[in-house]
Amino acid sequence: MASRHELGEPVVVVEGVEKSFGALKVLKDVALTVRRGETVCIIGPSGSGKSTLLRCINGLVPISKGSIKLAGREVNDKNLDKLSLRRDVGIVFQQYNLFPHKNALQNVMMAPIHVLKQDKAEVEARARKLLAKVGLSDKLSTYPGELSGGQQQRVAIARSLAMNPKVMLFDEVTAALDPETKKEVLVTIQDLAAEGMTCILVTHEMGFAREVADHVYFTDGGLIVEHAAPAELFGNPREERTKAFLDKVL
Ligand SMILES: Nc1ncnc2c1ncn2[C@@H]1O[C@H](COP(=O)(O)OP(=O)(O)OP(=O)(O)O)[C@@H](O)[C@H]1O
Repeated sequence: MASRHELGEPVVVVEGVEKSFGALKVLKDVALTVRRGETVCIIGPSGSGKSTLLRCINGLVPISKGSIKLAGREVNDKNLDKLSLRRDVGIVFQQYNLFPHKNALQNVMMAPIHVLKQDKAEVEARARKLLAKVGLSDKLSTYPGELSGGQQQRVAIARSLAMNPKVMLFDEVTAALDPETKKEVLVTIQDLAAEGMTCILVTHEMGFAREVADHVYFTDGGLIVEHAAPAELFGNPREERTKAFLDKVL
């Protein structure tokens, strides 16, 4: 998929990033660049620091050393307006975290109205379009408890898109889903990627990474062991650690 469309300027630039939780070094000298329109997948064994890296990129977790730039601005700059950072980076987790007492449409409308103070009629029109985009036009008035896991996850994606982010981060968003609903969510993300949304996914879905990603990073023990276009990384990995991991999961 690498030639799907032209890639633009760097949106996310991670350089020399280290992160420790107490004595535990979780990220060690991590570097990664994601350009506008690019889809990047991060794969690797459990505990290798993948989720931590995503949380550092959106400023949820402060880094111990190095630099993370988002659209040219340093994420860990104390003077950076956190609200504008939250706007620029959409993040979707394995747990959907929808508001249980709000229906699908209201869930998507909440942040633009209450955080961004946007006009309600315009927000609603956009929310309807976003729910249509994720295939949920018939579920606007449905509450999370009455939606399947895959449908809830798609509402969560629409809710993130409502903030009009520059990049979308997906943290193992299909890990809790059964194969059929997993597919619906992956197709939604694939459509977004094809439209040119910049996406970074932490995923155990090797088929998806191989088919949809422009670039794949393999992490192990807090290090980026190697990164390459998917055909190369999956077809001809250079490092023993990558080979051993792929032998186990493929
Ligand atoms: N807030 C925290 N406090 C202390 N340790 C943490 C914290 N968050 C993560 N860790 C530790 O950091 C390491 C990396 O965790 P992380 O969730 O980033 O790995 P991962 O590669 O995403 O794993 P998985 O694929 O299992 O989700 C783990 O050893 C984890 O226990």
